[in-house]
Amino acid sequence: MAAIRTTDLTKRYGSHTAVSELNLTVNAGEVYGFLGPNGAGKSTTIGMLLSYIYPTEGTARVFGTDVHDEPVATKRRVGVLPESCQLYDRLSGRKHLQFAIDAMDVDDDPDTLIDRVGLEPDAARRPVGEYSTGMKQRLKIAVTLVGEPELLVLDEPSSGLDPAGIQLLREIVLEERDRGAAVFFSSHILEQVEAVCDRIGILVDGRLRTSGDIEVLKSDTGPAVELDIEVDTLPPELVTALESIDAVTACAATANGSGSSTPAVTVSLSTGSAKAEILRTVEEYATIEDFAAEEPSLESLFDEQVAEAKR
Ligand SMILES: Nc1ncnc2c1ncn2[C@@H]1O[C@H](COP(=O)(O)OP(=O)(O)OP(=O)(O)O)[C@@H](O)[C@H]1O
Repeated sequence: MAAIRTTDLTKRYGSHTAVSELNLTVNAGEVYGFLGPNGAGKSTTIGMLLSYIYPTEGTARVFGTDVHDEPVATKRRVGVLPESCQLYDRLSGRKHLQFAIDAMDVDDDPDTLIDRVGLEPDAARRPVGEYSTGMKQRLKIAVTLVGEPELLVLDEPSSGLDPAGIQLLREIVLEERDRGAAVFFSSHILEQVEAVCDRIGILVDGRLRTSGDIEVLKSDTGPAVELDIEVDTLPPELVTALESIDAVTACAATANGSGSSTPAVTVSLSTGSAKAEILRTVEEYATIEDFAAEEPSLESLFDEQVAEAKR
């Protein structure tokens, strides 16, 4: 059974459609990256998944149950890290955790959770009012993990974390996935999404523009590799030889490469494994002065989807 399944989920505010006919599925044991530019409708979607925003049309199901029919029962199965969440300055981190453990009526050990998110035991006993932004975020992550939720909904989870904290978050997300939890990971930071997510969806102006396996989506955006090779000379036979290689999908020669006075040849490949063969072939006809290889990135996929939506 899917951890999350939305069907034609729609939210309108007056004449403005914040989320439009959203159909997405997130399975147990996977990390789903939910991406979109500012104002795309990510928070509104999360609000509908967590039942604090009522959809105008469509349904949001968590583990098969409509979240608006049984909000309390579904919330028990979900750990939520909201973008903004209230902590109490006078309460220690440890007390926050104990409070969450008691509220959920589970027997988690607060010290294990404190250790897991890298908070010092002494710091965990100090009032949260004395915490840095990163320490607060670590505490919020610990609270999210209470009760081993079957679904984690993480909204900008790396907010305020330093590089070590980001690395730790990545490890925790992957551990949770390996434990069998589904993770819904909403973020603007594409590098972090790419590091942990199995599948992604890109939302623009309330519409899901694309959804699927990251590698498959990236390969759909263009050639597997584009090689830009600067050479000392550019005989026509070089281009003919390159075009005869199976993996070459396009080949263009320019007298002056990348703005310099050096001739260059740009070769698009259907597979990265042909790179060495291309370089060897070029060397039969010319001396390579410099070269660069460009592979499709999540950033180029994201930019393309946003640009297409705005056309
Ligand atoms: N309560 C509301 N009333 C009217 N419009 C709203 C309301 N909440 C959100 N919107 C609008 O709906 C759209 C989607 O907003 P939402 O906050 O879901 O986007 P987001 O993808 O989370 O953005 P960000 O990345 O900036 O947090 C925006 O145009 C926003 O102005």
